[in-house]
Amino acid sequence: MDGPSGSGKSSVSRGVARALGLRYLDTGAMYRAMTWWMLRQGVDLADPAAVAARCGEPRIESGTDPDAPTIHVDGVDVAGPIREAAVTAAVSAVAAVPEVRVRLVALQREIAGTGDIVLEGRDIGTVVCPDATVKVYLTASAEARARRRSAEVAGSTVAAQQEAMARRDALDSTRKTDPLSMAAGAVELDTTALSLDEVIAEVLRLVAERRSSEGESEANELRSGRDHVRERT
Ligand SMILES: Nc1ncnc2c1ncn2[C@@H]1O[C@H](COP(=O)(O)OP(=O)(O)O)[C@@H](O)[C@H]1O
Ligand SMILES: Nc1ccn([C@H]2C[C@H](O)[C@@H](COP(=O)(O)OP(=O)(O)O)O2)c(=O)n1
Repeated sequence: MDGPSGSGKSSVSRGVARALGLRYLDTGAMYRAMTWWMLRQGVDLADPAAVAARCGEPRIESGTDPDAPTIHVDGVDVAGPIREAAVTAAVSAVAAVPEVRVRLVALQREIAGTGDIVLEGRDIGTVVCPDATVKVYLTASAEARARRRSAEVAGSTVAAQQEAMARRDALDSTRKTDPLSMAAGAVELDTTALSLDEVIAEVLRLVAERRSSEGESEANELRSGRDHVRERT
């Protein structure tokens, strides 16, 4: 599940994972955890070489229960601190450092293993899991995304949120491999006019459709395998 901030990735991914009995991984939380650690260490985030030199140090652990996802850095629960404004303002710079991405993508692939999981982020369909069974790219109008985010943050206005999100989207999409680009084979879902439940239902429908077409092609392969055996005997 990929898409920009406020498109609904976390809520939709958790809902889908819950409905299908799958695990869930918020990869954005891992970039935020790395950023939290860098800030705490006093690393100069304007210096990519300094970030690259230290990014192998923190131990980042993600719990993948969709009902209670967790995130720890060196054993410290950072679920609250990684949502603070200082981390949000700095995360794009940290996420732009190639060495950070290499390390976190490797961790994400390790957690994803052979499947049974919903991953959400910016580069899941393009980089982390290009062979995913279902790839969804969520979008929503800038206004709807800002409205959703400002409803979560006490004292914030829709206009201020919209401006902050536009700034982060721009920073997140100016890299060599644009993490906001859509993966080949991804289905784009505009959630502007849909409720959360409607979006989850639509993704579940896509999963069912993909699974049944995979089942059919496996059955065809089995049939052709049997045909092949018959031909040879
Ligand atoms: N389709 C939707 N309609 C209304 N609100 C939504 C919808 N999808 C998500 N939300 C709400 O918008 C906020 C941001 O969603 P979230 O899942 O955190 O987005 P993202 O992970 O893409 O940043 C949450 O409060 C969520 O409940
Ligand atoms: N797979 C990912 C996930 C997140 N990022 C970056 C881009 C985002 O600005 C930050 C934080 O991601 P997060 O999903 O927590 O952000 P929002 O929920 O959209 O506010 O990390 C990334 O580069 N690649």
